[in-house]
Amino acid sequence: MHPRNPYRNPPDFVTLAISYPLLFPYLNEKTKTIDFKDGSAQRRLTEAIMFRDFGVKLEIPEDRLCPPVPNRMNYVLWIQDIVYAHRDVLETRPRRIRGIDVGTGATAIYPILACKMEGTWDMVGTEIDDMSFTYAQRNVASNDLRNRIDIRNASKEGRILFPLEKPNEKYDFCMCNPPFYASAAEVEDLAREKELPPNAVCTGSDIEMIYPDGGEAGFVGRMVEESETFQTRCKWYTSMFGKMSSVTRIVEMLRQRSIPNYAITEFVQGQTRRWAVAWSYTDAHLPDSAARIPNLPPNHVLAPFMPPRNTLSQPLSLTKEPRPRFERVCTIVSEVLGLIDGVTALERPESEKGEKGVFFVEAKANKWSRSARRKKTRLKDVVDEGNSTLGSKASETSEGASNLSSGSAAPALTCSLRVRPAEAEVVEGHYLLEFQWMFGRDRGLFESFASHVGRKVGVQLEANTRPLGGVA
Ligand SMILES: C[S@@+](CC[C@H](N)C(=O)[O-])C[C@H]1O[C@@H](n2cnc3c(N)ncnc32)[C@H](O)[C@@H]1O
Repeated sequence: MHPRNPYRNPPDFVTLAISYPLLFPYLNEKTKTIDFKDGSAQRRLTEAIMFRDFGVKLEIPEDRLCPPVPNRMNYVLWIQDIVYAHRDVLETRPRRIRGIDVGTGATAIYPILACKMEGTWDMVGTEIDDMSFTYAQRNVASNDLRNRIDIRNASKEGRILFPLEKPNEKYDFCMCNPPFYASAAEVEDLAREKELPPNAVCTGSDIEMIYPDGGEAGFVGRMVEESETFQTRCKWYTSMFGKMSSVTRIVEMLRQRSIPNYAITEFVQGQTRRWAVAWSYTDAHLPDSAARIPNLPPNHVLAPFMPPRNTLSQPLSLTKEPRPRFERVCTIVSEVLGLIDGVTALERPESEKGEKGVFFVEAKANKWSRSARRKKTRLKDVVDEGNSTLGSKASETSEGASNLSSGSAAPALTCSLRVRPAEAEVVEGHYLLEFQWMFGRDRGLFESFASHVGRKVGVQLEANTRPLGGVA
């Protein structure tokens, strides 16, 4: 489950039923839980959670999918991670975020959750099934969300991503819980393969569950094709998957089409596992915490499909005593950054998250390679002169990190650099420099910058530290 998911632990059904009494008749007297194989009990549970936690009154038809809130919440939280990955650098003031939910279903669960969780988000929900479309519109209207959620009718002949056809409509993300199966036979085969009956009944109708042109991989494959036309009109295209094999097929498709900027995540809830893939035509890169499944064993089926790392850690393995204090490391980092030609660095004000030692860095071009460096005065000489370039640069751009670029040309590289005390069991040495690639086309540039800064900071720290047991 997502670490911010408030439903990590099962709810107390009795307390929930007190807030939403229609749930009471479905509580088992002994266990005080509901029977998840009972469709009506499931519907009351979803209604109860949405009512108690979001003040939303949902109308859920009997013969359409009943969305489990904890599972849907996982996906919205991941979308939050994606949308806010670059907020610290880009946003000088809050702006409205726009998203599309493809196949929103009768409850319009994703748009309603997203808009209730985020006051500055607006959503378009698309739906092809007339009955779900009518219910979705009703659920949006009865919760007074018509000015923020627009439910649009999709057609079989039209594009899945048709809201992007309007050139003046730009979106931050699209999300999708696609029809999973390719045929009714596949639904039956999979149920038989599982041997045991599913622990929760599925109330989905054929139109919700089946996409005859290849199931979920076919559906999202079409989204990938269409996204090639729309490119950056939507910043992040995403979809959820019920089968791991679909994830690998979509990643193969992205690679074949030279779309290198993508992310994979996994949602685990009890015995249910789901995956999601995001891809983008922008040069914005996500932190590994959002772009890669953590702690994946190397022999895992998905391991070869993971995107390359956007978060690089450089350990500072300091051999001399005394170990430098955290503030000293931050000073050296700021001095090293300030001395690289064409690099602008700004230390984030400590107050923001109570965190020190976080720098936002922009580089116009590679000025740190060996040949470029040969032209420069030696670092040590300049540091000895007490030059602290970063300080003066920071004061020039004190309005915020989004003003990092002073020139007109777009930077070739934007990244953050975080000084972190290293945990002894993770790495020998006391500090880590954690580089987070945020913007840029050239991955090599980012990697060489991280290794250059890591090396320089290490050398400077050793040079400024008294040798073990020796004279200062
Ligand atoms: C698995 S259901 C997901 C419903 C809802 N989003 C949820 O998570 O509970 C898939 C939905 O996609 C809809 N759908 C299928 N093809 C579509 C298309 N081309 N455009 C829009 N919606 C579509 C189905 O009618 C169904 O409501």
